[in-house]
Amino acid sequence: MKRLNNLSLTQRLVLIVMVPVTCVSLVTSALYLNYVREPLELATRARAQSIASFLAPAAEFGVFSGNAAHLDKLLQAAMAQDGVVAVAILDARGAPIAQRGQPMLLAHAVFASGDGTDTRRVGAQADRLAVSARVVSPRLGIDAPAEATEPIGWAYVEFDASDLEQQRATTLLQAMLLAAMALLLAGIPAYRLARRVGRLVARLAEAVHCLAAGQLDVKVPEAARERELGALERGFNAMAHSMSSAQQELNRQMDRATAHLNYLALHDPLTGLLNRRAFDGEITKAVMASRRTADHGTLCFVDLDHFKAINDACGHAAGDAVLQAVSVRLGGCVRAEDMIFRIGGDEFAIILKGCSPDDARRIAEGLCKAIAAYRFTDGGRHFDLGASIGLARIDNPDISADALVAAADAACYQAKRDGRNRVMEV
Ligand SMILES: Nc1nc2c(ncn2[C@@H]2O[C@H](COP(=O)(O)OP(=O)(O)OP(=O)(O)O)[C@@H](O)[C@H]2O)c(=O)[nH]1
Repeated sequence: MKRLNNLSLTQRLVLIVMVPVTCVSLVTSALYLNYVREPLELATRARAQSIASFLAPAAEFGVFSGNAAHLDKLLQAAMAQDGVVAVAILDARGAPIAQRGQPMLLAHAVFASGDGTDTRRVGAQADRLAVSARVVSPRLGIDAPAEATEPIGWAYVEFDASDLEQQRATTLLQAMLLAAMALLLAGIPAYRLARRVGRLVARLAEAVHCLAAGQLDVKVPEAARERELGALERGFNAMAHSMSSAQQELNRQMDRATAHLNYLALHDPLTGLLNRRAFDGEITKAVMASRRTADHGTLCFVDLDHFKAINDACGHAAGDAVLQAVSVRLGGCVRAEDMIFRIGGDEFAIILKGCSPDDARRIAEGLCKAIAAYRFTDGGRHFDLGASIGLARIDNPDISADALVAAADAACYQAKRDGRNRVMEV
């Protein structure tokens, strides 16, 4: 049972077909064998019986009188018959009175009286058939029924049955050939179909493993000749393709979502400028770059003057609009390689890369003027804005990013204390 459970799908399918086919072939062969053999045997036995039946009445007188010479003549005549290999006349107990040839079955013969038959088969070896017929007393008359009398002897005939055996062997061979043909006719297509089904299932199982492992571009070859198996292959490929497309779309959406998250993580949603987090990273990079190369620059801190007044007078939304407008103006005053950050409520930072102190000062002055030139109007009220700007050079190899930021902040604070709307440099 355990072995059966270990069989592959192909082996099981072949077994399911071959076991019933083998059984049916064997039964059919046996029936065929019986059907052909029976008449042959009956015909041979009938012939032997006719010789014994002919011999028995002819031997009545010889047995009754004990005339061995007469009996021997009869046996000689019987031996001349085609197929007869041994004959004998026996007394009532089965002891031979006269015999010709070498009877091989005589020792096994049973001679019982009163069985109601004149002749009967008494035994058989591979190539011999033996029959006997009762010899009755001639004094009882011709019309007396043979069954009613006790035999006085037996006419015994052994017949050559090798032809019968030959016929049997031929018939057996034919039956086996028929069975083998049936097995081949059923077995070969069954095996080929089972192998195709087994291979397809194995290919599908392997492909499913690939899918499970995340390899979604897997495909099985569409080679099946059977409609259902072909549909299975096409169906699997369509499913794998759908999964692959869905996965690609999901990846695209994930990439977009990740990019958006990254953007949100590093940008200020109000102005679209880089935020404080981005500033922390970029200022560290700028300090490192200035240490590695001679790419010095300037950190510029911008703090709006009197911004709170707009907020208080016109509301938060108006303050937001001002912050957006200031952001645009800042962008218009710096170079493409410079980076602008909104690092607090009304505080901005600008990293001026690869910039000489003079250029940095000029740019900062430009920023100051641009913001001072901006006038916010709301409901007939006008608000002037300004900016206090602190500058710190990024060229000191020993200074840390935090110290640099503190220096720029201090310069900005100094600009505030000195009257606002001005640029201060550390
Ligand atoms: N509308 C708006 N206001 C903000 C935002 N973030 C901070 N603020 C406000 O900005 C103001 C900043 O305060 P301060 O810098 O002291 O105001 P200020 O009038 O510029 O003061 P000085 O710098 O001393 O001139 C506060 O009133 C904050 O509530 C924002 O996102 N939108």
